[in-house]
Amino acid sequence: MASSPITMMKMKLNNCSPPSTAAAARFLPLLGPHQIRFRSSLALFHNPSFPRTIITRSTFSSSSIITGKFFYFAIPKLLSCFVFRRDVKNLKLEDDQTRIQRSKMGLIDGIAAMASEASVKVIDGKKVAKDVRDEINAEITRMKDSIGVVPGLAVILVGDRKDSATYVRNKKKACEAAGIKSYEVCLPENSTEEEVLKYISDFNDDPMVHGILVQLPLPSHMDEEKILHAVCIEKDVDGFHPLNIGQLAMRGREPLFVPCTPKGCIELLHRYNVEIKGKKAVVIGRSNIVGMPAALLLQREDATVSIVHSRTKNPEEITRQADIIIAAVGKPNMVRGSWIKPGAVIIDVGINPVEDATNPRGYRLVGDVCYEEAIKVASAITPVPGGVGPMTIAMLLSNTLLSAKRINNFK
Ligand SMILES: Nc1nc(=O)c2c([nH]1)NC[C@@H]1CN(c3ccc(C(=O)N[C@@H](CCC(=O)O)C(=O)O)cc3)C=[N+]21
Repeated sequence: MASSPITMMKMKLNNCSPPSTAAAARFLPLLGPHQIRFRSSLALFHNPSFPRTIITRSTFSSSSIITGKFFYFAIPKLLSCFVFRRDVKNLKLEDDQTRIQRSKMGLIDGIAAMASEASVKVIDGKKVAKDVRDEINAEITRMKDSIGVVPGLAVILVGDRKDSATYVRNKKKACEAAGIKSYEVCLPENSTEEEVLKYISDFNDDPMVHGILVQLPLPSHMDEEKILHAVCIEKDVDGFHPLNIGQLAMRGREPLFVPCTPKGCIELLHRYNVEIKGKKAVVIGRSNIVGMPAALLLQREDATVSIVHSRTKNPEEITRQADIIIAAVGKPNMVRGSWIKPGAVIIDVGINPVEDATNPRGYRLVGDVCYEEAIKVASAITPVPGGVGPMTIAMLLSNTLLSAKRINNFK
């Protein structure tokens, strides 16, 4: 399939292309786009399994698909009813085996590549995060007015990683804006585990502090397991304590806190009315902080969940079956358009810096999903930046408020 003209067309020198496809794309001028479209349309007619009731509302002029001696006036009609069923308000996900099969055969790729990008819903994490923060703000005011308690969040940062320093700064700003008091400790890279444990122990005992976050990753000489275990579960607003994760994994149990990033992903799906129950979900990546808890959460929401990881044999094929994809691997643009079932909803957790000389910072951020390909196939997608990232911080504030309420028995 990699050599089909349709695929080559799709891969044409976009930002997601590895250098090898750039070489392949040199042959493209030999095949005009009209011929490519024509071929894919013909393939549709000649495929007996192609149902008549499909597909999207793209608009194509008939002239764009006239090629050679053939004139298929029926084609524009067919294409114009090609529906990915992307009802914006109530994103209904399709569960349609024939579609997957056609997608596998490469037939749908041609159409998907032509589908109008305007019909993809961009999930605005920044906006939703703002809404969530406003709600938290109101609750914090209510609590302060009623019982005089201000929620407090302690953040421990060890070492001088620039990205970590930025996240911590952003968290602090968000706390202040929401009316949460933040307590920050920055320790040098060469601090000892004991020093970190001492701070954790002090915060555990401090009644002003309702949440404790140890910024990850820790320097390599520290035992992450030991340190995360030291945070008392009642203040574990990151939800990384093994007891909280254990409760998350068990049926009929409730964790005190759910990890912020996965919680943010689910919150986005809820707020965009994406049905999860009964859907096929694929989580790409199995980290303790995102992939694994995200899979557990989706399962709690009654999705059927598969986890794709570095040792998965056929990640593309498995991912292509998903109605909902959560990508959390940390590999820029790893998920290509061909991995995505038409109409799928994509939550892209990756935040990867890639070199970009045109950007004043010298880099720009991209997700784990090749955005420009994905928007042609998916029904909804989170952008990077402005997708999951802001939700992570909003959920941290939400967990801190939850903790302060619980500790003070405030309803
Ligand atoms: N104990 C712990 N808890 C964490 O929650 C935690 C952590 N350690 N270590 C690092 C990761 C990463 N993380 C992010 C939070 C917000 C954005 C965020 O807001 N990103 C913006 C872009 C920011 C920019 O432009 O640089 C966005 O996606 O729009 C990103 C990443 C929390 N983490």
